[in-house]
Amino acid sequence: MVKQVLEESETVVVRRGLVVGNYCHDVLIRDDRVVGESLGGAASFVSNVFDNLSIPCHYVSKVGPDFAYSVSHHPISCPSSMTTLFHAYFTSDPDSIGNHDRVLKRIHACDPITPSDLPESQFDFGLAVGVAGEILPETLERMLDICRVVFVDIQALIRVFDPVDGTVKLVGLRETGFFHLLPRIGFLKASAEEAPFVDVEQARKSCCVVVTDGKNGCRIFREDGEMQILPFPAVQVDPTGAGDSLLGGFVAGLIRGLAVSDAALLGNFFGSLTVAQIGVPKFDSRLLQRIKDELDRKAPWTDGCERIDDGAEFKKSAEHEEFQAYLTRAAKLLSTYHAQEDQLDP
Ligand SMILES: Nc1ncnc2c1ncn2[C@@H]1O[C@H](COP(=O)(O)OP(=O)(O)O)[C@@H](O)[C@H]1O
Ligand SMILES: O=P([O-])([O-])O[C@@H]1[C@@H](O)[C@H](O)[C@@H](O)[C@H](O)[C@@H]1O
Repeated sequence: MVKQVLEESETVVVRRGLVVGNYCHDVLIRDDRVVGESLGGAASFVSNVFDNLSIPCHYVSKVGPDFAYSVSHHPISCPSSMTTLFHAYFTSDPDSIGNHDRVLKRIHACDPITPSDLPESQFDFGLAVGVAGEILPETLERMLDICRVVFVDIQALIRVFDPVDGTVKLVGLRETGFFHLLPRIGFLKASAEEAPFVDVEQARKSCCVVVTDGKNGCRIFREDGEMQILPFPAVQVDPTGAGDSLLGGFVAGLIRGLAVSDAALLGNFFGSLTVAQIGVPKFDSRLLQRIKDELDRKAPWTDGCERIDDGAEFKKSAEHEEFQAYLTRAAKLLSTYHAQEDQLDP
């Protein structure tokens, strides 16, 4: 952990994190028409939330020489590999793709991230957020060795890719080379579609499991209980990255000392902001300031992160409803700002 001395009497404890996962390029295709192209990869959505909330992290991500984005955390450039590329297929008729949100195809995969790509330091927390199979079992093992607590997006562990057209399929965690590491994982995030591949009942015995469920919010499972965390309303334009932003908001909340239930609300909040835009979302600065002010009020930095793995009773915090109302008001204010801007500039 880094201690930043501000004044003699005031020391701010800044927790240091490690985020591991490749950036990628996403092409969104609706009804056979390209409707958007953007920077993607869970690491880019997570860094967007972390940077906006001033959560300092070291990022390990690989791209090829074709990588065309300017990002705040420079990736490792691999001269002989293409940047990971996904085609995401959406349809106006969800039944035609078996009721899935989308069908993902991995068109190119950049080099995997190996243990030797990780820094030789210790971290307060780590996020394993691969998208295209780039995190190897030995890489996750190394993360578990050097990070005090590790958050894992299950998509990093259970995705397999059709050898012909790259279609993403899922396999049971038990069938992967990661299963033996489950008892060492602190937090596991899965979407409702991925959850059946995890065996949540087994996983919750050793870690905290967050199952996201689109417009219904998310549910948190621990050995000592479970709870539903309500969503925030959103007009969905593109669901890409909602789960990643949720994870970013959730981890940021925990790092800032929020209870698990309140951190999950913050996660839902960033998930809802993400579906309203194509690609990595741009957050309104006034909205961010309100969030930061509230975080400072609820949990000053000096308390940061103590709740990540403590043995506190698993229930909604006493301030949960108040925090939910605060975030709801902040979201409404954002709509008001937008309506006013539309009036000024129709
Ligand atoms: N239509 C929506 N309206 C409001 N919030 C949403 C919506 N879709 C997603 N979210 C938020 O984003 C989170 C992650 O979305 P989800 O679709 O479950 O994950 P993924 O992007 O991994 O498939 C949800 O738990 C919820 O908090
Ligand atoms: O939508 P989501 O599941 O949160 O996360 C997405 C990944 O599943 C996808 O592989 C990647 O291309 C997107 O950029 C995004 O990271």
